[in-house]
Amino acid sequence: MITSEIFSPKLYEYLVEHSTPPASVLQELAAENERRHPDSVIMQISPEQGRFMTLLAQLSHTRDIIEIGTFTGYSSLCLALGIPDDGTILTCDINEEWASMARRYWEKAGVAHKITSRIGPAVDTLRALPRDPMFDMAFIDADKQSYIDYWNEIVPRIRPGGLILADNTLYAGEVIDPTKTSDAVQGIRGFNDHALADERVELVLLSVGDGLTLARKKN
Ligand SMILES: C[S@@+](CC[C@H](N)C(=O)[O-])C[C@H]1O[C@@H](n2cnc3c(N)ncnc32)[C@H](O)[C@@H]1O
Repeated sequence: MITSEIFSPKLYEYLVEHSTPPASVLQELAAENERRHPDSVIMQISPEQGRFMTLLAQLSHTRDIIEIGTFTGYSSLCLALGIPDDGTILTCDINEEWASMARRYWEKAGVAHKITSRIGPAVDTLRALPRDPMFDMAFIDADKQSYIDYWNEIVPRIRPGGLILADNTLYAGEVIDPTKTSDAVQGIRGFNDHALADERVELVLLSVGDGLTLARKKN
């Protein structure tokens, strides 16, 4: 989990302590990640971002979601807890081992019936879907170089009024540091400009987690 550099560690701690804590099943999932995937757990969204996404799904009456980047299922579980019992999430990843851990926790939380996991390059999964508005929400959180490709495939498939969330859009502050030139940060910079220029949406870049862009497709 990467969090915003805008907050001092103390203020961040306060912010987390003054948000409703994650459900116990999410805490268990996070603890297993800390134990089994200490080098990769940084990829999991933060607890307050998870709560924000659950609330956002509830507030927007979202039913059908596409997620790009499952990892071990923390963010999909947060979203699944915010949609109705007949809601759906299609979540994409290339790593079957991580997805199988995710499925275990979705079962435990009683939301597995809402979630379909698709293994393979997400851009192929997206292109294989009908180009019809079929989702109320998208969450983009995979390889940063491909964010523009994901965006271009997702926007036509979002219903009018639907939401697109993109994670890590401040990239630990590297977006404004010209000495940082990794493919990932360049991917994020390109994406931030691309999404802002897209007249089909209105958006805000929030200082939630590592930067979370929230876009709404116009009616
Ligand atoms: C930041 S993690 C996702 C974290 C997850 N949303 C969470 O909160 O736990 C990014 C994920 O994207 C996956 N990924 C990387 N490249 C991909 C690709 N081309 N297609 C689909 N998934 C990909 C990785 O395997 C990894 O699990």
